[in-house]
Amino acid sequence: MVLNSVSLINYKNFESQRFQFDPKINCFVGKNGVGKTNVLDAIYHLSFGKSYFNPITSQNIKHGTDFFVIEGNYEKNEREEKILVSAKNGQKKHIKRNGKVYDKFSEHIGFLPLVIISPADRDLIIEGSDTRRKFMDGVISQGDPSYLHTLINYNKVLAQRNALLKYFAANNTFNAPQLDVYNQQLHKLGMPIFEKRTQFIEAFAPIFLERYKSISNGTETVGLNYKSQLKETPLHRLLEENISTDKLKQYTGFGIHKDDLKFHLNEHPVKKFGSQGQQKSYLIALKLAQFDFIKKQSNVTPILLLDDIFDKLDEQRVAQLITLVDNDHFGQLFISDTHAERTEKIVKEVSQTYRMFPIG
Ligand SMILES: Nc1ncnc2c1ncn2[C@@H]1O[C@H](COP(=O)(O)OP(=O)(O)OP(=O)(O)O)[C@@H](O)[C@H]1O
Repeated sequence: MVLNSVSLINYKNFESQRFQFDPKINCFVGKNGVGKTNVLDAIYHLSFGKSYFNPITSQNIKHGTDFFVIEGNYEKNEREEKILVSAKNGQKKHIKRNGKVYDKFSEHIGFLPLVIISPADRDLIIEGSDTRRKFMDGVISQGDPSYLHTLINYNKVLAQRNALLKYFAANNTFNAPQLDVYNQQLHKLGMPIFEKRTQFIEAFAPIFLERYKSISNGTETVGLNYKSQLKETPLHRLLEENISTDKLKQYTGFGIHKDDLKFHLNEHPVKKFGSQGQQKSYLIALKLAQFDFIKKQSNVTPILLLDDIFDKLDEQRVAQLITLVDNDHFGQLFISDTHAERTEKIVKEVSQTYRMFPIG
């Protein structure tokens, strides 16, 4: 799969801009704040229908205007694919593939596989479990559309159950059979998600460990575990057994929405005991493993975005990473960096074509 060109209208700081890409390596270079990451984010938008950095659509529209359009022209399986993402203040965002609007965004997810490595990834280590669940869900759903569908339905039922608990509390009433309808539905939707997450981690963890070993040069052992309340007890039982706590908290305290991933380094949490360097290596290994996993699942080589690449790695490590793209395993690469010379020096070493895009 190759992204041949992107056109932006009123996207973040770009009024009107067109980029014609190299099929292999593309580097956006320029001073801080000129919009290098915004170009990568536009490419992200074309795959996921949303920004990686700012989920509020209206804030992705250029200040002082009231709409944006991102157009991407791809070649996939020897076919041209035109993807258009557009948003207007006060209206629903649209994604079109070859002129046809998708009914649901979820139908587009996985069509243009993509992995981004960015300084913002550190949220995976420092933020709450929600970020890690999203990561896991993002990897699984790029190769399994039914997973995303089940997850969306689970979240709808969960919201309904929580609303019912609030209604009971507000009206000082309780109706067990009514709640049980939701318990059964959550069980039916939640158990397959739990099973898919379990299978995912079994397949993903060894790939991750391999990647960590190859980039860290370290002797530490790393671990990645899936934590779920459902490991011990099926969901319907958890829901029944904890009705009184749920009633009190007016919130569903058990289910796959409480799952987490545990990141370890020498059997201690990476967040507390990993050095800056080890944390960065951990994150890069996670993302490269994501790349490997999606490629294997979907049979399509994902696009790889490396945002502010020197944030995570020193020059030697970056060179090592870029040589990976020399390998046929990798496809098209988009890099952003503040120093044109150091980036060009590194990509020149690789026997692949490249294009530099000075921004600003
Ligand atoms: N909705 C918007 N309208 C206009 N400008 C915006 C909007 N959203 C973001 N920007 C501008 O985009 C710029 C940031 O762009 P970006 O993050 O891509 O910079 P960068 O070149 O990657 O910088 P750095 O090297 O610091 O990471 C800022 O100047 C910001 O004001």
